[in-house]
Amino acid sequence: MRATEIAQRLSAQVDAVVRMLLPNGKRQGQEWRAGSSEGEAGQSLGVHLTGDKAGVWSDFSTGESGDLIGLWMASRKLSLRDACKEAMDYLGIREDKIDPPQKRFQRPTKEGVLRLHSEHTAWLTATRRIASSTIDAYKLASRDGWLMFPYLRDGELIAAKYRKLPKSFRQDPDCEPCLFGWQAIADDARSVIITEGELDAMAWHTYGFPALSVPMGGGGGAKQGWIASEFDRLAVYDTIYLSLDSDGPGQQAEREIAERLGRERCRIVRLAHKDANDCLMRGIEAGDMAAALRDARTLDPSELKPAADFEDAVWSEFTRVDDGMRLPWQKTHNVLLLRPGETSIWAGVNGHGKSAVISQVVGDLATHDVRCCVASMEFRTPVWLMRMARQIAGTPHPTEAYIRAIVRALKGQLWAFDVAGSAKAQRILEVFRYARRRYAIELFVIDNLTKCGFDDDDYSGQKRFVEELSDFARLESTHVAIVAHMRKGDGEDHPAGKMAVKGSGGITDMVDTLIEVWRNKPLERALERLERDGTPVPDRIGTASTYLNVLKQRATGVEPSIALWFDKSTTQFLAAPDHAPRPMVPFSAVPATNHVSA
Ligand SMILES: Nc1ncnc2c1ncn2[C@@H]1O[C@H](COP(=O)(O)OP(=O)(O)OP(=O)(O)O)[C@@H](O)[C@H]1O
Repeated sequence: MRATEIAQRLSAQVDAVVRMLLPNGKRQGQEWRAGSSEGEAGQSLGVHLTGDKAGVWSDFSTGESGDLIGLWMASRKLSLRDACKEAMDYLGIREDKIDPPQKRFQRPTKEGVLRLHSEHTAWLTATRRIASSTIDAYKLASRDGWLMFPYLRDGELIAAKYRKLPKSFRQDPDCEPCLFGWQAIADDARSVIITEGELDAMAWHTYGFPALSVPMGGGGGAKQGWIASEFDRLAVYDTIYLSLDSDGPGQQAEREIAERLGRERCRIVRLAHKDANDCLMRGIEAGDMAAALRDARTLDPSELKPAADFEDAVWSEFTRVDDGMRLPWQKTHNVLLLRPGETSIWAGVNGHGKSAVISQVVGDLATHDVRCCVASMEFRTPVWLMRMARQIAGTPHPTEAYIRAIVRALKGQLWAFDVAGSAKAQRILEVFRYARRRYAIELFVIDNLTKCGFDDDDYSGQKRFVEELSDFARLESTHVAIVAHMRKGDGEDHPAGKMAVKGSGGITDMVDTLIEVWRNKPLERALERLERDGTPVPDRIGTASTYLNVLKQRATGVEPSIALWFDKSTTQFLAAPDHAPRPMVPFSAVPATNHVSA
């Protein structure tokens, strides 16, 4: 949460806060008076207790002033981040969080790191016009003839990039993607500038405005993977100035960073030249750079766009290839897609395999680099993960080593909303929003709708929730798949159809795709009879054991019935009666001695 928001919340209980922070102060009229931010008795420091200015303070003897978070920092001698943490605990504010996957990163060694070589200093100061004090602040060094940019956080060396003059680059492998320049940012800063390169960050610093740099330049997607690591650290800043290059990749990065860190606090900086170092080398004055910060604007709301911006998009609509996530079975690829921005319902009667089908879909996508997040209130997390791992293994008796390798392979691909039983709908949405922004999740699954804190007959609540999920999918350009129950109607021997989805009819109107999962019970009974009568059961039989009946697909209108064959030993659904289950994660993920045969 931003520091200013926390300060505003504190000001609603300013009396209690000042009594705690400045215990020896005294109320005088509309102010709390103390001797200093240390809290002793006296007169020089005053905090407004009422009105619009409640919480605003100033100390006449030192010239310091600010809001209640500033006072918290000053009186407790804390950094902005730590003061915000303490104040949030005090206010009982809990942030929406899912722990980041515990990836193991390498750290650079410090071996061979030397003071900056004179050749490097000369290049930085004479060619790039970077101030010596800036070079010191960012702690640049030399190593084996390379100029070293240390990525430091709280004094620790997290990563490093190197430049051989004039223009060769390398970096230490497998380090955490993080921002460059924390060493130059003051503990009490309330805003930061983010640039597209280390030298641009240092150019801003030379102008008098300390700045950070992204680690991998412009562009979207994996290039901005640092956001996951730095999300919490950046949460407290009121304003984040984005000073990226004015080219295509720079603007793509701007959009992605602003969307994920919060469009409302990100301001886009436009400079006279391509980037800050370019400005410095071409003699742009500090006053002009300050004006560029002053004039920086938030991105227009995503809803507001000039129609002319759509020129390319309109043409590409004419030639568009339908795009979306594909299901595990090739025969579905041209007829059914899970599209970003859309919502699907997977409905069926109890026990007809809804959870099993969606689990295979997620398992397949997650092992093909699609980031998924599952809220399964049907089972505890280890249980649904175990069921999914069995499908991924595609073998009846996977070894422990193989199952462990599968779960490890899901790192960075699959997240669990870890609540069994019932979860509150609003909490699910909050966590989904967070997960979308932080981890760029592409597929969210809710299994199932009735376990989202509604009474059985609260159809309007369920409808509202589905509407909110559809809005979320559309605005965040992600897909939400919802598992829902169906009424049996007159038995379960026939598919129940669109009208049988439990809840208000509005639910199916709202979603883009509706799929009924129907298990062929009559066939199962026929097979049981054959077995009982001693008649040999044919190995492979032509009638499918499960059908995915697409009852609605808004994007194309195509509504196929997809036949699947359930393999009991692996719980995989197969596309044809003569198909064999197959592993989704290769056995090569496991050391050779642990391989099992399929
Ligand atoms: N065609 C099939 N033939 C035999 N067993 C199946 C078939 N489809 C699913 N199953 C099995 O039936 C059981 C129930 O499946 P699942 O839990 O996925 O159903 P569901 O529709 O989600 O049920 P519920 O509505 O109770 O949550 C599982 O053990 C699953 O492996």
